[in-house]
Amino acid sequence: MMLIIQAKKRLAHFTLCVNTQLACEGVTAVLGVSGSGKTTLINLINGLTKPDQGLIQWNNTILFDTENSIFIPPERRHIGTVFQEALLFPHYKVINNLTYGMAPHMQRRFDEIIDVLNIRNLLNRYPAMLSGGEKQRVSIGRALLSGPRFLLMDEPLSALDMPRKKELLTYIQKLVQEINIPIIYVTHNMNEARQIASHVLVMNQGEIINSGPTAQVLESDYFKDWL
Ligand SMILES: Nc1ncnc2c1ncn2[C@@H]1O[C@H](COP(=O)(O)OP(=O)(O)OP(=O)(O)O)[C@@H](O)[C@H]1O
Repeated sequence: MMLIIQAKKRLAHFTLCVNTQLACEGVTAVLGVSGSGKTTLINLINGLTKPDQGLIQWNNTILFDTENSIFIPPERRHIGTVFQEALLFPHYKVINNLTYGMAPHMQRRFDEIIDVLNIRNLLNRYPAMLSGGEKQRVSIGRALLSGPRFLLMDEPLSALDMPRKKELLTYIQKLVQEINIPIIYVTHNMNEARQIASHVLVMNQGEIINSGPTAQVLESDYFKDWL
């Protein structure tokens, strides 16, 4: 599985310029300080932001290509995104939030997914009756049930307290082992990246300044003063 991202995007005083190919096996962490362009990169991949110029391709499927005027809209990219805060429909019970955008072929995996995420006991509750960690687990379930090619997670732990961060990270690790889906995981936390990712891509001022196997990248001089 291969994600090609060649993209330029100018946003007022910030320019993102990346040219990379991600093998997308297991979890790839996108690591960088605040303002380095991580969310901008994620939004170029899922189509919420349109590059000024470039090519975004998943295996043989072209999602964006300026040369051939191709722009597949977000809803047709089949990419699941989990945001910093869970965005659930407040007037729907968990079960209806989960089935709202469910792909027909994912129906048979419903039980497996809710068991991995341990949300079976929440199905009849409304989002207001859930903790932050539970809401994020439901968001992940909803994203998976839409039948995505891969998952983008944009700092999914950031709204949680420390014990819940640890708990959700454990669920995400379980997901990686039990549900075979590539994940691109944005974080500014080295330890999270170390714990969860097999590969890391480092962003700084809108550019990818390093990428490779996690241990190798995190040992580089760039991270010396992050500890
Ligand atoms: N719509 C926009 N218009 C103008 N500038 C923007 C816009 N969106 C983001 N930026 C700027 O682009 C830069 C990168 O933002 P981005 O959100 O991608 O960074 P980030 O690495 O995800 O940061 P954080 O970790 O704080 O979420 C920032 O300087 C931000 O102010």
